[in-house]
Amino acid sequence: MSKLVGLVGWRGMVGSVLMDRMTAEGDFAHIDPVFFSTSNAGGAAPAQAQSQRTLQDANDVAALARCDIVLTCQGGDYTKAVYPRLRASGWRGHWIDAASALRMEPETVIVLDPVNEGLIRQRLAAGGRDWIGGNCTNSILLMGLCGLFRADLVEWVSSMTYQAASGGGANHMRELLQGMGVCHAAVAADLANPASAILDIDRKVAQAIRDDVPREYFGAPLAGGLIPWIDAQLDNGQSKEEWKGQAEVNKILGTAQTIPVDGLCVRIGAMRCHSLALTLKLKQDLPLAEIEALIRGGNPWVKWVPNERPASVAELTPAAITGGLQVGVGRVRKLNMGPQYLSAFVIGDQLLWGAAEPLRRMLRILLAA
Ligand SMILES: NC(=O)C1=CN([C@@H]2O[C@H](COP(=O)(O)OP(=O)(O)OC[C@H]3O[C@@H](n4cnc5c(N)ncnc54)[C@H](OP(=O)(O)O)[C@@H]3O)[C@@H](O)[C@H]2O)C=CC1
Ligand SMILES: N[C@@H](CC(=O)OP(=O)(O)O)C(=O)O
Repeated sequence: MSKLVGLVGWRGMVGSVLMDRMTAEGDFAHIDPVFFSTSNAGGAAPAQAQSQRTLQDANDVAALARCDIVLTCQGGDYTKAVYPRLRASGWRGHWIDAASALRMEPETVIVLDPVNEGLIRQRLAAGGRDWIGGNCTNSILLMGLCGLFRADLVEWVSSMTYQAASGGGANHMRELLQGMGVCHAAVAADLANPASAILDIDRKVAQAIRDDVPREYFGAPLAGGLIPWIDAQLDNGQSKEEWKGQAEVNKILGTAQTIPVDGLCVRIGAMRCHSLALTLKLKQDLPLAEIEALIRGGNPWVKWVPNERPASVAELTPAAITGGLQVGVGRVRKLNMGPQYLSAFVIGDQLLWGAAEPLRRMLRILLAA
């Protein structure tokens, strides 16, 4: 008999990407899904429903407890409100979660199976029941460069990020596009006239960015600019997003000795691709050909891009990467700082490997166990 899998948050942005991937990979043939809602219990479940065709109440612990597995993309507030009550009720099923709320709890694994399948299986054999998706930036970093980490070559990483609007959510993506429209509208007539002065155009756009570009969700104008802070401020001067780098990368890898990971996280006007410009200090001076072979061999989703201008501008961009599972890795070269210092640029779709895909794959691991 198919396992009952409770799906919470399935119609949100991350949840919709998950549903698409589950449909594409035929996952629904292996489960009996139970669809939950925080807003429409009793309503009609989506077409993938099988034995249970109405939406269940996502806050009803007894209904959740009937599931063998609960997979949630509903967010951290939901997790904090429901998970403790569900476990307190005696439920011993598997909990798979996109939210950060439980990531650093000692009994949870941050799941990214192409990178840490060994750790996942070890925990599973030991009775582990909590499987949490990683922060998008960290999952993309590790998907791109796990070959170097696996070879124990990385002494430290400095990570400067370029993070897409989707990391904030659907409303943030809308706000970015509205802002782009405001910038264009401010100078549409001037742009139509080839004789108009570019500095006049620039002045009008700068004023539109300062005064008219919406900032309700981002708190600052993003269209035509960037925002050099993501998430909450910590006492040590890091942003919470920056703090997650070292904490999560080391937990995902299960390192015995912490690999320092730090840098600045910046929001830019891309839609759903996160990029990272990395400086790595390697433990050894290896030839570039060996480094390339290790990176390429990291996992089947690495898209190696040679450090050449035409390939980099064509293939290492959000336009080339968005909507797909490949993680681009390029701009790899030795830096002036010394032969052990390496640059790399990594780019991935933050709703796929950054959010939905590791959860979907964890579900398949549990179904096969
Ligand atoms: N955004 C990201 O990049 C990442 C997000 N995450 C995690 O995933 C969680 C969910 O994120 P995200 O998918 O962006 O959140 P969304 O805001 O898109 O969806 C969350 C929930 O909001 C409810 N909702 C209310 N109005 C709507 C609407 N018009 N359309 C769709 N859903 C609606 C739905 O619940 P209901 O059906 O019950 O009403 C839905 O499940 C985050 O809180 C975070 O913890 C993790 C990694 C990356
Ligand atoms: N904070 C990330 C998105 C996200 O949801 O991260 P987390 O899953 O760690 O809360 C971003 O803004 O790009």
